[in-house]
Order: sequence, then C-alpha cells, then structure tokens
Amino acid sequence: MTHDRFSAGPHWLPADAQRPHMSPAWWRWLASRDSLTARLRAANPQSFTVRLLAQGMARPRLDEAQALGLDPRARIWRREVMLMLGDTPWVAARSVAPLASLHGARLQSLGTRSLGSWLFRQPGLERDPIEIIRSPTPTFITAHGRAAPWGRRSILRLGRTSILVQEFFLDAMAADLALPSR
Ligand SMILES: C=C(O[C@@H]1C=C(C(=O)O)C=C[C@H]1O)C(=O)O
Repeated sequence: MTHDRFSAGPHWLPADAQRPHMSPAWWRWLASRDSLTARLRAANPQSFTVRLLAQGMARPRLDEAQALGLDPRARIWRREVMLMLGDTPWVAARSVAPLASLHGARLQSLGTRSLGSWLFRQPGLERDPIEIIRSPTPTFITAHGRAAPWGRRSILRLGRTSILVQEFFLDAMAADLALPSR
C-alpha cells in the first residue's frame, strides 16, 4: 500500500518557531491548547457539526509515523473529519493512533460526535507541544475546500493511548472570521 503523501511545504515546526511568521489573530487559533471544538462551538453554537469523512485502519503517512515513533509499515487507526459551521467546512482534521495504543478507547464509536468533546472530558489528558506547518495541502481535504495558510498538530495522551491530532484550517474559516492572509 503506498503511503498517503501531501506536499507539506516546510516541515512541521514548534509553534514558537512559526510565531514570527503569523499574525496574532492566527496565533490565537493555532497555539490554543484547549479544545478546538469548544472554540468553534463558541464561535457559533447553533451550527457546529462534525462531518465524518473516513475512519478505520490504515497505514500512517511518513510524517505521522515519525511523530508517533512508529515503523511506517505499522497499522494505525485514522479518523478524518470536517468541522463544519453550518454548511461550510472550517477545519479538516485527521487523527491517527497506533492500533496497539488504543486499549479499548471508544474512538470507533464516536461517529459524528467530536473527538475533542470526548477527549477533553477525560481526566488525566495530556497534550504534547503543538507544532505548526505552513501551507499544507493534505490530499484528504482537496475535495472539500482549500487549506488556509496554516495547519497544526499535537499528540494527545490518555494513559497509554496516544492520538496525533492534525488540524488544517480552511480558507472558508479565514474568510468567515476575516483572518489575515498569514
Ligand atoms: C481534538 C479535538 O477534536 C476535534 C474534533 C475532531 C474529530 O471529531 O475527529 C478531530 C480533531 C479536532 O479538531 C478538539 O476539539 O480540540
């Protein structure tokens, strides 16, 4: 099975290394360590929904395997969603977890409930440092919208379960929030 690739532009960099290249408005979205779902719901409670694009076993992308310290041939669980405000996709998210680390975490049964709304309720949740990428173009979002200038990722840890959560902000969100071009 070929690895899913995307032209990632420069590599994932620590948030602080990218901070000088972005506006404060983008920094507030990219660097927040709380739940993105909660922030989107606050932006428009009535119309936030999760559209499930794909979920199940797969092979990691090379950058995902490297972030999770996995052999690229390892099988992982992956979930791809669009976070919607009304009919508009604002964020494309791809979350990846090593199968061996799931330990019964009820990720498969999430459906269109937000991963974050479950994760951030778990006691003892830990979040690794956030990394940011400039101009990502992950293939799974091309049919649903154009990526805005930034994407972010971090590993969320719950006991022995590690989930690499990647969020790619879309142009429509930038337009709706009148966010600057970078
Ligand atoms: C991690 C969070 O959950 C959000 C919801 C996701 C989902 O439902 O698959 C994936 C990533 C996040 O954008 C969050 O709310 O911060």
